Amino acid sequence: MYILSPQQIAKADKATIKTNGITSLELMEYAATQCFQWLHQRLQGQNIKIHVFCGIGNNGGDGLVIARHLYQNGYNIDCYVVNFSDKRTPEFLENYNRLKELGKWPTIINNENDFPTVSFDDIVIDAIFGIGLSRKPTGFTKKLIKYINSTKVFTLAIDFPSGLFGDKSVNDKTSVLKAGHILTFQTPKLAFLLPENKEFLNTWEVIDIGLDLNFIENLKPTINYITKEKILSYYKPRNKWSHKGTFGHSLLIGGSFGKIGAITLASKAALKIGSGLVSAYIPKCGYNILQISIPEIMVEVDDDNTLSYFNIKTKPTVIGIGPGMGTQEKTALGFYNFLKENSNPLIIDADAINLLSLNPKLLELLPKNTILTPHPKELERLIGTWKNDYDKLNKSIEFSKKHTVVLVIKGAHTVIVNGTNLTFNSTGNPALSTAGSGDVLTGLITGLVAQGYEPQIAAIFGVYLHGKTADIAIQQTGYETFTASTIIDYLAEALLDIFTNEETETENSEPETEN
Ligand SMILES: NC(=O)C1=CN([C@@H]2O[C@H](COP(=O)(O)OP(=O)(O)OC[C@H]3O[C@@H](n4cnc5c(N)ncnc54)[C@H](O)[C@@H]3O)[C@@H](O)[C@H]2O)[C@@H](O)CC1
Ligand SMILES: [K+]
Repeated sequence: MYILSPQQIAKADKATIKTNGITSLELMEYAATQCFQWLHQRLQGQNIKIHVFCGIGNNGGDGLVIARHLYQNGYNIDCYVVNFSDKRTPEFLENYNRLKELGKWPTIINNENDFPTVSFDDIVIDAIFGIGLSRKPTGFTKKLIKYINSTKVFTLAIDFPSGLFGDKSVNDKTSVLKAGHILTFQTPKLAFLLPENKEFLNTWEVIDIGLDLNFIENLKPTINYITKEKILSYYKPRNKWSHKGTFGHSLLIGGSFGKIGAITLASKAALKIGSGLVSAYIPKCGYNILQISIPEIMVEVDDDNTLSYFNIKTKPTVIGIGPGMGTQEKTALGFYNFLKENSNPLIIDADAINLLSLNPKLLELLPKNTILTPHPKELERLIGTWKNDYDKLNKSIEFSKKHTVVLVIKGAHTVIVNGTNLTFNSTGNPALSTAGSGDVLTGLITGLVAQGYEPQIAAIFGVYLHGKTADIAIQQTGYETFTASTIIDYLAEALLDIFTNEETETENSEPETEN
């Protein structure tokens, strides 16, 4: 599913109106009526006080439509126009008149004295600003937002939380209305996926308002939100005549004394996701541990108890390197020599990323489309600090383009950066914030590349499955008892889930923490 910018949405909006021969008023009516129905289905006519706060643009227009339907269905509503400007849009004005004609006059809020009393157990519909916000709310509008936030009332934001920007960071955090739930039109919004906005959002879902999909496709959007449908389209079915050689040979390199677990988890994940053969190259001290823990894999050892020589005999299809490897000087030197000799596709994680950050010249030795899987701290060491999440994405895009690498930036809504192409993950939850979770991800992506998935696809597929295991498992495990080994235990269910055809998830109900 594409993630569109406010400008792209405005274009798609115009195109849809033209192609479908409808008016913008009709489009607004359709979109806002779905929001009303969403609420109506849940409230079933209950007598709860509903405050509908409308701006003077088209987000306000949506609010007026919702207010009209609520009123006509007997709900206990009060509708307000937050009168911050006299530049009312035609759609706003038309819906203002329609509500008035029904005898329900909106209250005009011109200053603080006009604020209504909002109680904790009321409902607020936030239709003050949508994606048209161009500068931060000020004056009494900002005070109103602060007042609503202070009541801790449940707020249903229409399209976008008021005060949040569609394409830039918020500097004044007190000017954003905190949304309990967001009904957003047509596509998820980039702002919902950025950690810096986490305090303004709780849950959100996409309402399909029927914008012209062909037109959207032709815009060639570069930002995606992973859906199950898309993952299914990536899946490579297995051929009856295939044999283990068809599914590649993954080599996992890493481990150190006390950290053999990291490379064990990565190797097991590569095996379990279907790599035909899996080998591990580890320091001598890990030999027995690995052989006993995973009988299916082959083990080669370095002559030292710390990875130093990288005298690898295995001829793999792909190499995943870094988990538990350490950054000692002899490992750094061995890693440098390894990179000079290597011609296999690479997945680089953990300490291997740190070694690249310590000596950025090594980046020149990476094969094209190498995948790097940094968590935020490792990313910072790699690309430097960032001012905000937009800056972080831009710097990551520059880095990916400059070095022709795929970045998998781990965290809530892990994002896969391939040049200007960004893909945000839709699965996962805080259960994944557990030791070894990243090692398993490295193994999964390595095992997928071994089976012939293109690097970017393997990264997207691996990240999706990784998150999905946690989404399925927590019903049984809860967050706390879920460990990195649980990811591997639930891999089968996550994989099989791709083939079930329940509705594609466009709902994000579980804020994550970094893994
Ligand atoms: N694009 C679409 O597909 C559809 C959009 N609709 C609604 O239209 C919204 C966008 O509407 P608009 O573009 O009219 O904009 P908004 O209603 O989001 O913004 C309000 C208006 O206030 C002005 N403004 C911006 N920042 C301000 C500030 N700090 N202080 C005072 N005035 C400020 C802007 O110029 C804008 O016209 C969407 O969020 C959505 O709710 C829906 O009606 C359905 C269809
Ligand atoms: K809003």
